[in-house]
Amino acid sequence: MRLLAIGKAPAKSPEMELFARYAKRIRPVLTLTEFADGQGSALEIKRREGEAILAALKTDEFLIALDIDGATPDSPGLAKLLAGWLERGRKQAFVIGGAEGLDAPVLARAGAKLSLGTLTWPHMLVRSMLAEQIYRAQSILAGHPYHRAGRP
Ligand SMILES: C[S@@+](CC[C@H](N)C(=O)[O-])C[C@H]1O[C@@H](n2cnc3c(N)ncnc32)[C@H](O)[C@@H]1O
Repeated sequence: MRLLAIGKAPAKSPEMELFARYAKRIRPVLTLTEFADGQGSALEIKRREGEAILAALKTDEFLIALDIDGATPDSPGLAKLLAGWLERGRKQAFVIGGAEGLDAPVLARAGAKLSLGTLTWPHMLVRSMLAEQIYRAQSILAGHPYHRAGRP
């Protein structure tokens, strides 16, 4: 399972340390492939970043785009989605855009779009939020008590 993400974060940054905390708990481990921020106008940035993402994708990878307009499952719902994607037997690749968002061809290539709500989050934070939710989903599927379904 891997994560394709726009932007290069220093390994020792708080964002990367938080991402690593959750990514290493995921099985198989969630690996990160970073892409440099695109240059030029907003349209050029999106196009260049999109081309780099599409060039890095393998044909057998099932792409899940992090997109504000995507599906908004709760955590048990995400667990079911993950289980369903796994059953298809294809390797999963998640993608997070940069400041300008994901280009249309990347969204068109995606087999699923996942939203973390209607708020716009900084892309460096979305990495950790996604990794935590994948770990939470795997804990739910494994019956591990990490996820507490009860509410006060
Ligand atoms: C700063 S946001 C880009 C905002 C851009 N104007 C747009 O509309 O997509 C950077 C990336 O973080 C991810 N992202 C930010 N907020 C999100 C959310 N609520 N749900 C899912 N992904 C989100 C998306 O992959 C997005 O491309």
